[in-house]
Amino acid sequence: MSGVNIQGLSIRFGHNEVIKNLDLQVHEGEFLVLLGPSGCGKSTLLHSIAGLIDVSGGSIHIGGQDMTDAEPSERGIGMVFQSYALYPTMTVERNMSFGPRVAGVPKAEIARRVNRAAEMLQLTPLLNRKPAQLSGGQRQRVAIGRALVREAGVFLFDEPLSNLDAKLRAELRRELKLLHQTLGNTMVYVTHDQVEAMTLASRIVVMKGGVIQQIGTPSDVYEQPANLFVAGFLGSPAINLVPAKVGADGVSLEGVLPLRLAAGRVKPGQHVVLGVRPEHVRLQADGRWRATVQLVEPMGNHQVIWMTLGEQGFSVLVHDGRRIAAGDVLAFDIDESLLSVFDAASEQRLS
Ligand SMILES: Nc1ncnc2c1ncn2[C@@H]1O[C@H](COP(=O)(O)OP(=O)(O)OP(=O)(O)O)[C@@H](O)[C@H]1O
Repeated sequence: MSGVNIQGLSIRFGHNEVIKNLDLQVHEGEFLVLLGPSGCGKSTLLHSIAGLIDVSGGSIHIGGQDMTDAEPSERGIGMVFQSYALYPTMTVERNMSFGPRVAGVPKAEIARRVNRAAEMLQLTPLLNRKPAQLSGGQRQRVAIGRALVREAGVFLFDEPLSNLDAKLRAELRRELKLLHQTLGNTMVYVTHDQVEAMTLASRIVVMKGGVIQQIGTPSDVYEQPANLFVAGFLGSPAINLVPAKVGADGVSLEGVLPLRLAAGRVKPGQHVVLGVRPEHVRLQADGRWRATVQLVEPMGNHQVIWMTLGEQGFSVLVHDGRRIAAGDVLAFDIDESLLSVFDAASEQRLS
């Protein structure tokens, strides 16, 4: 098994610098998820680890060895792509054993690896089928199996579930997590799906414009977002972002949510943005604020209440079945200790 150490990585396509002086340490055995919006450079970063694109600067070490300029086949990695690209004329067994056969691995060893991977991925009864005789989920399992039989130290996944329907996605997501628990290999996984990131990751790397915004456990990035971008990217419904100004005393806030912060957190006159997660808002009769309900979205086991607070939209997650309707005026309160406070100018979190 091995970790990956990336130092000062830069990748350019023409004049477009897609990865900018990036440092990243993937720990041995962790499930690291690269998360970010379309075009932020996640796949480019993953492909550079795989050796599928040349880097413009910096270094990539895998398992302690400098692999910056090594061929993909020399890097000790297995890769699973979004489109599974199986060989249509080969059986599942032949598809899975293709890589080791080409590499000249002895037959008995190939059989051992294929049977082990098939067992883990519930593919044993399907080994003699052709890809056309499989469902989308089964095909993606074969693609994962094909990577597993390489018995690589590091597995790289590029949005492997995004072609599947929602139910299959959730099912395969759990299988991948179990697989990681069983194998304990280093895994690097690209997605723009925050649910996949939150549920699978040991640590999440949030990226924007080729730059890492934050690295942390799922609860770190959700509860302590480093900046406004990370705060807004994670969470559904999204975090409420409410502007406010710090009063002359340095603790009281002026705006639609007047409240007091712990001393020393902000400066008099500073413009800030408050981040309030919808699940941290409490509806209670003696709440300090009032807002009018605009829309109610029932979600089965909870409801999302959309309110207007001054000019500002504001969402609240309610876990009980109380009846709420558009036009109701609700009183609510917020626990200040659960607030995130950002500087409005730099957009960075204020500790
Ligand atoms: N081979 C290439 N030649 C030129 N530009 C490229 C190439 N590959 C990627 N890019 C550009 O690099 C940027 C990052 O692309 P990348 O595919 O890494 O983003 P991503 O975060 O994985 O997005 P997505 O989720 O849409 O796949 C994009 O602006 C893209 O257009």
